[in-house]
Amino acid sequence: MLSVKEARQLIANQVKLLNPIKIKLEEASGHILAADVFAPYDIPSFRQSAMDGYALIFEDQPLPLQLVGEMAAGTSESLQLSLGQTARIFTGAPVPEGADTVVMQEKVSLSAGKIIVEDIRLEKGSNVRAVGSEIKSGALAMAHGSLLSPAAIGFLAGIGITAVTVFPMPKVVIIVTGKELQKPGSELTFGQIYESNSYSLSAALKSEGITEISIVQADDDLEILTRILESALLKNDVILLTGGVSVGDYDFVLAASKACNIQQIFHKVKQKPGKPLFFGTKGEQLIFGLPGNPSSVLSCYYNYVLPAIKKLSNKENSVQEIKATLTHDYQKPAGLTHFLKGNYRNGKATPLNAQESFRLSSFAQANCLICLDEMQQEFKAGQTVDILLLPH
Ligand SMILES: Nc1nc2c(c(=O)[nH]1)N[C@H]1C(S)=C(S)[C@@H](COP(=O)(O)OP(=O)(O)OC[C@H]3O[C@@H](n4cnc5c(N)ncnc54)[C@H](O)[C@@H]3O)O[C@H]1N2
Ligand code: MOO
Repeated sequence: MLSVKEARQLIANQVKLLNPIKIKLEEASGHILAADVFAPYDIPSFRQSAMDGYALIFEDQPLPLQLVGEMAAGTSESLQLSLGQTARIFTGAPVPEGADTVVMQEKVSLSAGKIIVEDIRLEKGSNVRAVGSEIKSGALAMAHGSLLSPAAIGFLAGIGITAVTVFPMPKVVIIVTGKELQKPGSELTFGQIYESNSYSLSAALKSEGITEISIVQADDDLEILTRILESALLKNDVILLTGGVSVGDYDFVLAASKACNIQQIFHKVKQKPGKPLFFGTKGEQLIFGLPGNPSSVLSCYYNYVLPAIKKLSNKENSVQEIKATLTHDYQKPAGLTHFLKGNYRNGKATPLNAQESFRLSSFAQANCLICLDEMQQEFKAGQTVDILLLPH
């Protein structure tokens, strides 16, 4: 059976970047640029006032200056100042021809249509934004590989960009298997449980900015599952199956994968929860068979699925692996890496109660997974361990 490290590596080896696409800027938040963006214009494209005040010719003052006009933001009119003249001006407005400086209105005295400047710190060029002072036409605005954060989207909009070439987010399908699954909202009959895996997985995917998510429920039937899987493979980059990967008579994920010509990369990892994890590929498509217990699903998602999904879109893994000090003793048998739902604070990690993989109550409170080494059995309070910090 594979170690956690080996399984992670085998997955990483299979993940190729998705082909770049051009999308509207307003849909690009959270994506990584796949091509450089160059400024199409000088920005600002005209000399702009940075303050509400008066535009003037610096050499002119401290003489009283004659008020000859007004420039408001958005005006399309131009104005020419001559020596001895000033114009009322507002933030963002074009600076009149001839003027080279703007004085804040708080720093002047005004009487009988004339102003006297009372700003000892005023310099030539004060409060005037030069043409191209944000960026010059043709200059590199953002390089490929940059993350399109909200600020980046605003910056690009501000320089007149409307579309960008990015690495797309993957299209993901979640196939939940199990005859016992009932949608929350309907009454449970004997033997049924509420289906929760599609809820936790799609919430996790949505928080990564993935929007193309579909959910399908499959009965424990090889023919039905094969048909669903075949159709999912026609239109998705990532296929997440939950349940049906163990050794029971109704576990059909492996057989359906085989019937769909999915190449098995591995089945089973030395870990708890999530030991029966399946991973396969078809061309560049990634197929994860996540062990059905809700806590195993999420533990495998953060350990294996999320890093792969990030890599498809050329993004950095958002699950950080750091060191922490255990607050309590813990014991486990040797042989499997254990991922404990934990709480991390100020360098210390506390295992939570309710670690069983059918339960999610502790996962719902957890902000980390505490990784306990495969071979080690005894863990002491104060000992340093690895933890995975879960993204918010
Ligand atoms: N004889 C053995 N039995 C089991 C082994 C084993 O090694 N030998 N491994 C156990 C482990 S570990 C796990 S994990 C599970 C994984 O089994 P499956 O992936 O086949 O999952 P299922 O049997 O279909 O379901 C497991 C459990 O989770 C519930 N479930 C399934 N889907 C959902 C869903 N969408 N929402 C909420 N809950 C779900 C399901 O009802 C079961 O209780 O196998 C062990 N058995
Ligand atoms: O390893 Mo299973 O994932 O115990 O529930």
